[in-house]
Amino acid sequence: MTASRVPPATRSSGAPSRAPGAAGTAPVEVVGLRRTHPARPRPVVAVDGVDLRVAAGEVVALCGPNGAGKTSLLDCVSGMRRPDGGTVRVVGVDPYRAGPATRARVGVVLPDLGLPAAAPARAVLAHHAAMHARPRPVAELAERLGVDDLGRTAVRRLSSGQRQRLAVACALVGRPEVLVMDEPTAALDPEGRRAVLTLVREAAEDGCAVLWSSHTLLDVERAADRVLVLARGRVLADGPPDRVTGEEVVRFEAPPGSPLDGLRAALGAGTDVRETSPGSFELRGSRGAQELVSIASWQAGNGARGGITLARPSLEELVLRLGDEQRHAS
Ligand SMILES: Nc1ncnc2c1ncn2[C@@H]1O[C@H](COP(=O)(O)OP(=O)(O)OP(=O)(O)O)[C@@H](O)[C@H]1O
Repeated sequence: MTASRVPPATRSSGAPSRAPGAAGTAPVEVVGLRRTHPARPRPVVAVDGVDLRVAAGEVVALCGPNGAGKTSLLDCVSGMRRPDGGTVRVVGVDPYRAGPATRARVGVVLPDLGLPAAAPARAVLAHHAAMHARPRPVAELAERLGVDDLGRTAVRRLSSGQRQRLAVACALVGRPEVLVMDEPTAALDPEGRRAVLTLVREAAEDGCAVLWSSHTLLDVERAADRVLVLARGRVLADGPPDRVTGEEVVRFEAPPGSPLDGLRAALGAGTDVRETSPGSFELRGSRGAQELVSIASWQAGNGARGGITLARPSLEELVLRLGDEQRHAS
């Protein structure tokens, strides 16, 4: 994966440093979380036993196909919904029962954004700032998110991307210890996405624990320290963006239908080699030089001239595959 990361973070002025990954209880601790929607004809298990921990200073992205359970999970972590099972602790407190003092320590961006439609944008941001003891300078944040010249415009007159920028500004203005965001960049142009991701990385540098969902996998590869891939309410993969997709794949060409017995014998028992489409072959798992030589001589023996490529599946390929499996399982 070659995506470049967003620029290195700069520490916000005046904020006390919270050491990334400090030992002890993490700002976000989720154990065995279960959330069922009482839908008809039968209830839907949207989150099915998820364990999750986000350390101070860590940016964790949630990915997965539509209906995987990301929003249901984030609703529980943000305190909007009560889980049916398991425990959620955010800054050590059950977020569903948290009082205003705890809620002020958590920045939240949810899909409906919850912004007052008639209020001017600047007033909304100033109101959020006034709820915090040590807010970030409103003008600087508004300028960085490109909402500074929209100050007198009512929220309902903002475009969806402008509203999303404003919602992110409101979530960040109180220097949160935890940031929970459901698809915060979905409506943003490339400049807006970059601004949000840079601010998110800065917040993490300052010790904020970030949990965020996205379908924009390029953003995830750029900004996340860790990715959780969900499907059917379960975590199916968890790791750094460039490792989470699992094993390396060797792809090579040969005439369609070339017999694989000889190659399987050369590669050893249990080797997962197959023809994925006519003339295209795939071998899963990390390979040593000797195995690549075996493939090359098998190709030569079958009159093939194509090369051999080594690749790790992309995050996009993984999410596509899981979406496919999720549809077939339902
Ligand atoms: N209010 C609800 N009532 C009934 N079922 C629901 C409700 N909300 C979500 N679900 C179901 O729960 C499952 C998980 O939905 P959820 O919105 O959490 O997924 P998601 O990963 O956020 O999807 P998307 O990527 O489309 O936003 C889906 O099967 C969905 O149909």
